[in-house]
Parts: sequence; C-alpha cells; structure tokens
Amino acid sequence: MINSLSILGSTGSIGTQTLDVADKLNLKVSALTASTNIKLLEDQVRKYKPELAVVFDEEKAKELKDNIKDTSTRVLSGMNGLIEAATLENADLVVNSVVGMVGLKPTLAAANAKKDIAFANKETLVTGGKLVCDAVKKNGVKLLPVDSEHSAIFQCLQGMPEKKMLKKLILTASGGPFFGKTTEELKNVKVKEALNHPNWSMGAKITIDSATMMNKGLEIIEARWLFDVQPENIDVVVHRESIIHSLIEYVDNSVIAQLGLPDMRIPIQYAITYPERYESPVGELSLAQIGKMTFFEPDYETFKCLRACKKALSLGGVATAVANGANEEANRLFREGKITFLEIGDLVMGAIDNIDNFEPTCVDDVLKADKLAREYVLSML
Ligand SMILES: NC(=O)C1=CN([C@@H]2O[C@H](COP(=O)(O)OP(=O)(O)OC[C@H]3O[C@@H](n4cnc5c(N)ncnc54)[C@H](OP(=O)(O)O)[C@@H]3O)[C@@H](O)[C@H]2O)C=CC1
Ligand SMILES: CC(=O)[C@@H](O)[C@H](O)COP(=O)(O)O
Ligand SMILES: [Mn+2]
Repeated sequence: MINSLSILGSTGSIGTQTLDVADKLNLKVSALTASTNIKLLEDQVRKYKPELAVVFDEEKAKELKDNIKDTSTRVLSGMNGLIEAATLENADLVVNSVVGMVGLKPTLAAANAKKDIAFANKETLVTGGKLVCDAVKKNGVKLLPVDSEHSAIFQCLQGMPEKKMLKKLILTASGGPFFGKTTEELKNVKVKEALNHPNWSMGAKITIDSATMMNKGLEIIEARWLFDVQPENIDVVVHRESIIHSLIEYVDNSVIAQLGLPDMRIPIQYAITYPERYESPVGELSLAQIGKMTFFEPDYETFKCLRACKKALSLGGVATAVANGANEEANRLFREGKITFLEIGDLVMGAIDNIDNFEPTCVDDVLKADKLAREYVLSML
C-alpha cells in the first residue's frame, strides 16, 4: 500500500472525500492544492501538515502564506505550483481532482515524473487524451480511474483474459434532474433546478454537466482514452437510480456490472489501494431495499451536449478540446445567469462546427484549441 498522497483540488468535492478516505487508511498527505478557497485549505494544512500547499490564485496564495507562517508548509501559486505538487518526490500517488482542463499540464508532469495518478479530472483526458496516454505509456505509470463509471468498468475488467474478448463498454447515466423533459420545457430552467442532481452530491460544474448530459459526453471520450476502446464500442444507457455504475459486454454477450450505493468514496478508495481492497466507510447495498432499477435510451435530440461530444469524438483532432473549452465557458456563463440552459448545447455544437479542426501534436496545440473555443463562446454573447 502506498504511504503518501499529493491531492490536486483538495478543497473540492472529490478532494475532501479523498481526505476522508486517506484518514481511514492512515495515509500521509504531502501536498494540497486549491484555486481560491484559502480558508478550507488552511484548515487542511493545519490538520495534515503537508510539505506543500498550492493556491492557483497568486494573491490568495500570498494571503495563505501569511496566514500559515507559523507552520513549516511551503506555499506556491499558479501552474508552476500545481506542477510542483504533481511531481513532489515524497508523494507515492497523485490524486488529480481539480476541475477543468487546467489539470492537463500537471497530469503530464506527474506521468513524466513517474508518478501513478488517481484520476478524477475528466476534462484533461477529453482535451489531451492522446498526449496523456502516450506519457503514461512511455513512463510505465498507472492512470487509475476515479470517475464512478470508469472505476466500475476498470473493476469489471479485472481478470479479463484478453482484450479481444471485450465487445463493448456500457456507461450508465442518471439522466440528471431534467430526464424526460422536452426542449420546450427546458427553455426557462433555472440554475437552482439544474444544480439539483437526483443521486449525487458534487461540485457545481459537474452537476450542471450532468443536467445538460455533457458529463456523459465527456465520459464517453474519457472512456475512449482510459480503456483504448473505439467510440462505436461505447454505449450509454440511462439508469435513473445510479446503483449500477457501468457495465462491460464480452463477445459472448455476457455482461458484467459493478454496483454500489452512489458514494464516491468507493471508487476513490479503490484507485488509492488498487489492486487491494479494504473496508470502506460506505454502507452496504441492499438490492431488496432498492426494489427496482429502471433503464432507458438517452435522448440525443434534446440533450445537444451529449450529441456534440459524440460528434467531436468522431471528428477527432482538437474537436474534443474545442467541445470541452466551449462547455467550460458556457457552463460558467449559465451558472452566472448570463446565458440560458439550452444555449450551453448550442454553443458547444457551434464551437465544433465553426472552429477549424487539426491534429494536436503538443500541449500548446490543445491550449490553442481551448482558447479558440472560449473566444468563440464569448463572441456569441
Ligand atoms: N464530485 C464528484 O462526485 C465527481 C467529480 N468528478 C470530476 O472530478 C473533478 C473535480 O470535481 P469536483 O470535486 O466535483 O469539483 P469541485 O468544484 O468541488 O472542486 C474542484 C477543485 O479544483 C480546484 N480548482 C478549481 N479551479 C481551479 C483552477 N483553475 N486551478 C486549480 N485548481 C482549481 C478547486 O479549488 P477551490 O475550492 O479553491 O475552488 C477545488 O479544489 C472534475 O473534473 C469532475 O468532473 C468525476 C466524478 C465524480
Ligand atoms: C459520480 C460521478 O461519477 C458523476 O460523473 C455522475 O456519474 C454524474 O451523474 P450523471 O450520470 O447524471 O452524469
Ligand atoms: Mn461519472
């Protein structure tokens, strides 16, 4: 078992649950990072005494440095700080739980520093999937899925004799708060309604992504890279209860699923302790208590973001980075009350259709595509 973690995004939903798991497993924490939440980061520093704390925002980093000058924790800021946290010599495992493609450079840095990575930050694989997979392969490190669907698939795949026996991956989707709604009914939905996920308590950005079903689109792309499976072999089924976290189908049509209560501490812990398993703080699943589980086809017409991600994946090149960049921007604008819910899908699809595609060969290519996508969205306001 590993001894020490570096947690990128420790103040978020996945980050705080990772600390909960680390407590139960008696793990040390070498580095903690936040974007702006220095109040919570200070509490975490005082509790875990990491060697390094990083605040992405430079001014807030100065404030934290002053507030914790009585401790021996170093404070850094910006991308350099994140990269330092991702490559710290004393950390055995890097947990990447930042939100957004800002996690791409630190992920590459961690792989190049020969660190195994417990990976929640899907936007990084959606934008730089090939670059990350190449770096992971070249350095012989593990990219361990934390996202519940991908952890489920990873768990189902344990013991698969040969890759050629796998027919397809089946991702489950809850359908979010707007399952079954028509486009007309979605015209005037409010941020508060979109933030009301039926089964999971998560950060704001991913919760909105679940409501638009962009999250499932991002997860199809994430699965394509994590498991090296072609897009036509990745299906989505809506499963309202979020008890089956995903499935795989073998060539003989036998289907294997992973089930559990919707609590991220199971996939987080499995990524940390893989391939071993330990008791977890999550309750037992009682199928009798659940009673029934329901399944539906996804509505690709109404949920344009899901359709856009499939399109981007089939186009290849930087199209997925464009879809992601447009969505990061549109998602934020919706939460700020500056655009409507349906405009998110229009903007993501519009960015894919209007920005020239090309094959990325380096991080700067991906960053350029991301910038173009964000500029496109802002130009449409
Ligand atoms: N929450 C969940 O259950 C699940 C999440 N995921 C994925 O995990 C990732 C994290 O999600 P979640 O924990 O919900 O998100 P949160 O918004 O709750 O947390 C995000 C974390 O990243 C930090 N952060 C935000 N922006 C930046 C930035 N520009 N630079 C550096 N750090 C930044 C935040 O700091 P601060 O607190 O200071 O803002 C916080 O620590 C996402 O990619 C999401 O899709 C996947 C499956 C499930
Ligand atoms: C917990 C988790 O992994 C989320 O990605 C979750 O799957 C979101 O639910 P949706 O299926 O509604 O997108
Ligand atoms: Mn998920």
